[in-house]
Amino acid sequence: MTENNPLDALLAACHWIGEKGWCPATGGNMSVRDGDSHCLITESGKDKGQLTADDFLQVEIATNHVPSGRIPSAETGLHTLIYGLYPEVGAVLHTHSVNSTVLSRVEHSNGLVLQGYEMQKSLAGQRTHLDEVVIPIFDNSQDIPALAAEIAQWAQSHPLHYGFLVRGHGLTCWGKNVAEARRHLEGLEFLFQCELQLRLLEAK
Ligand SMILES: CSC[C@@H](O)[C@@H](O)C(=O)COP(=O)(O)O
Ligand SMILES: [Zn+2]
Repeated sequence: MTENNPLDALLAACHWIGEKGWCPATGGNMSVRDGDSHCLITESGKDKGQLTADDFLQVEIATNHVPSGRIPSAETGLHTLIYGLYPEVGAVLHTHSVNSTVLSRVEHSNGLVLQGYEMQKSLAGQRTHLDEVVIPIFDNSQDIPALAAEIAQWAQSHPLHYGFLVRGHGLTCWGKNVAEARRHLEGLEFLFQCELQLRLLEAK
């Protein structure tokens, strides 16, 4: 599906994310593809619930070059990684919800397994609650080029779907357009909340 104005759709998504409380205190960053070789990404340090079109900067996907010279998101390299790996991706959303932050620390392995939830079907291609959806977890790093290289290496043998977690940091998710990225974000956040509550109730 083509969105008439992807940036307008992304702005609406950012305001919705702000209302949800998933990007507190300027956390998070969002982007939309801008043709084959560029994306538009949030300027660093902005309140992601209060963005306007002027807060998005064009970045070259292959080089992370910013023609305007302004400072893009500190995590630009994770967005351009996803656009570079998957040409079908149209939008990337990175959020800092409490549930994604906590769950990525409680789960000590390198993957969060979601299984048994009807809402797994909010994720593109998922047809049954019986399948396992594995959301990879990468350890946090302040070195984004190194983290992007680690994720790229992982993706060579484990193609990424929907999103990944960075431990103690948050979720990065995506879709073929803003609407799908938004559905994946909402679906994953619902699943994270269920999983966290389940673990709390089942803990001895
Ligand atoms: C509020 S600190 C969070 C940042 O360190 C970072 O993780 C983040 O998501 C926002 O950085 P930004 O450079 O504004 O895109
Ligand atoms: Zn972040």
